[in-house]
Amino acid sequence: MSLLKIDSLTIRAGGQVLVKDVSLTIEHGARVGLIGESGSGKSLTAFAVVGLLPPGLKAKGSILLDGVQVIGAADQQLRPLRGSAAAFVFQEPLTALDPLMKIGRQVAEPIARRHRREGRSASRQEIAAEVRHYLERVALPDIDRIANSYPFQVSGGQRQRVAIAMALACRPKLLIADEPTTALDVTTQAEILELLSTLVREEGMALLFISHDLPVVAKVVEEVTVLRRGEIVEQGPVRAVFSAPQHEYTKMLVEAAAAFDRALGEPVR
Ligand SMILES: Nc1ncnc2c1ncn2[C@@H]1O[C@H](COP(=O)(O)OP(=O)(O)OP(=O)(O)O)[C@@H](O)[C@H]1O
Repeated sequence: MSLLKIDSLTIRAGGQVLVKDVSLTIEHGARVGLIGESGSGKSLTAFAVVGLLPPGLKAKGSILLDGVQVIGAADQQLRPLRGSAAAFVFQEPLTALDPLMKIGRQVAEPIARRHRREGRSASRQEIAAEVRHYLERVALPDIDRIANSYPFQVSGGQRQRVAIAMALACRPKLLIADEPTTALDVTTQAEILELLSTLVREEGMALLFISHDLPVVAKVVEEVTVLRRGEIVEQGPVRAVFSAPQHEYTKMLVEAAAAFDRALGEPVR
């Protein structure tokens, strides 16, 4: 059984259709990209996967996440899926982090939640050891200082590493990364991409990587779905889509990325 199977997902706000007839499958351990310009419906599709659409929006179709039908399910039924079946990393790490809580305590929360979910009670020491493990896993330096810091006391790249550590601590089967590098400078962006790519492979998680940035997506995924104005315009293996785009919109994205690469290769005037 696929880890995630979205069939004919349509999302409406009143009479307005925001996402139309989207179908997408993610197998266990697969890395899939969802790309498209701003407002194309990427984030709404991702939120629908865990039943967290903003109030007033209605989803139709079918979303099977780890064998559970998400559409129409009660929140109570979906809560156990959040974190264990799918966990999120967002563009702006401060979204995930509480500004008033030290980082160590924040990472401890999903760990303690997971233990409760699994019906085990973990001691403080066990949890503290796990906090260290996950902070090490995301290659943070000086773990004691970072665990004892508030989010504003560490860099943007380090905050994103903390947010990734919190997602990992849930041990999700699917990691949904929504523009995880967009808010970062280019060097940090490359480091976070490398980290995500390594972690997903090593932990055996599946990845849904959302971005408007084609070259970024190409670095981390195997399959890609291209959305435009809420509809799929192209879908397939990342190499095939990028080397021979079929749809005008995808051709334009590929050409824009190629032009950017060429510009980078030219001397700065
Ligand atoms: N709560 C809401 N009510 C009405 N319309 C909404 C709501 N949330 C999002 N939309 C609209 O739905 C469309 C898709 O939004 P979505 O956030 O999924 O786009 P996106 O592709 O993720 O864009 P971005 O890259 O800018 O995050 C947009 O036109 C957006 O304005």
